[in-house]
Amino acid sequence: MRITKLTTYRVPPRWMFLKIETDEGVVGWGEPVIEGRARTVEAAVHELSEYLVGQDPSRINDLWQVMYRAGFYRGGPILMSAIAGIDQALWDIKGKVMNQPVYELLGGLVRDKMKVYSWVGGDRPADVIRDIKRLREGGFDTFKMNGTEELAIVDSARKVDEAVARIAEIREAFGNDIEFGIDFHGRVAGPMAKPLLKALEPYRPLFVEEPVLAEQAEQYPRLAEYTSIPLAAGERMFSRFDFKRVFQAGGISIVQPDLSHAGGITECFKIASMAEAYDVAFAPHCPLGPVALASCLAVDFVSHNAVLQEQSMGIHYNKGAELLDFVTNKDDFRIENGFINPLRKPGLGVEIDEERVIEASKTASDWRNPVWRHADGSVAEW
Ligand SMILES: O=C(O)C(=O)C[C@@H](O)[C@H](O)CO
Ligand SMILES: [Mg+2]
Repeated sequence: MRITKLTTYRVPPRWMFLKIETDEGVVGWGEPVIEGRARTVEAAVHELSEYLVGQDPSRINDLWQVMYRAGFYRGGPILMSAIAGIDQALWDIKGKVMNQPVYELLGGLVRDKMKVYSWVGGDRPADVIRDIKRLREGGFDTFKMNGTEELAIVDSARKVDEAVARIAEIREAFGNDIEFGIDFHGRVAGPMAKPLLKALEPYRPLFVEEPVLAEQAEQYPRLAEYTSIPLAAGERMFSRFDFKRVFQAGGISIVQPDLSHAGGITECFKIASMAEAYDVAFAPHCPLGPVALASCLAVDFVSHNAVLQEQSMGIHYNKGAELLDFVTNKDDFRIENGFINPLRKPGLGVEIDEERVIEASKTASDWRNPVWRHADGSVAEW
């Protein structure tokens, strides 16, 4: 079998689908994207396709190593997202050729169902009580929300109190009947992380995500010594080589690589295994589309330390399309009592509605995250 063509489709809300075709008619789908830089990743995918067309798609490991090493420069969000989507599609092809779901090719199920969580509130955390009440009716009991709005490197006690009051209100309303992660989303700098974490401790969040920016990862061990709240990070780390420093230094209890940013299934399966060796939980980041989610689940279902899976149904970013709009086997993604079952169809288990993808790609706008500014006019972390 040989790869014959790679086609990319940028679609709403901010996703990109990749279709890899072969000379035997087997097709694989991937989801290479960096939110807000879809066209840049698209260019990287098509540069890589110059090598890939004509290659044997079954040699995923060799193709991955060539894509990662043979361009001299390596790593980072753009290249690793391009590799990720191509890798996903290659695993999809392999599963379809062998008539097996990807998790079977990776050694089979370690669990019967996977716990998922849902976002509440929005860019500016608001209405979280209303959202939690609505989602609990749908069986969810685990949630994630942004912890703050804009926050200066050193900010006021009032801003800390506002962030804490929102969390106190949740515990007041729901007690321990629900669990929630708080995403600092890179908005919190080192000087504010400690006061915020200490003030949030009494409410025992499940985790605090990106307590400081990934480029400040050397702070993780110190912050972990300072707080009882489990710290999570990973959406802005892109390979084993980024994660190994975090494992060695310690401090992170939950790693959250994104299957569409961190080299795909081949790489994230290895990251999950490294995490297990360091007694670190695995909870893939996934605010994206169905192929990204299916790729996460393929690794979740074969990783003992997989604990939670993010999924984007109803997320505040999904304007113009929802998680399953481009999928024909929607029932396979059913969430019952906060759990999702393995996707049992061959490959990634996602059946893409290609006509709908092609149609949507004709009018897809270029999503960009907002540029936030502090009161003094300086750029604020979004
Ligand atoms: O889902 C998360 O945990 C996020 O932090 C969302 C963020 O990754 C946006 O997708 C960036 O555009
Ligand atoms: Mg996040």
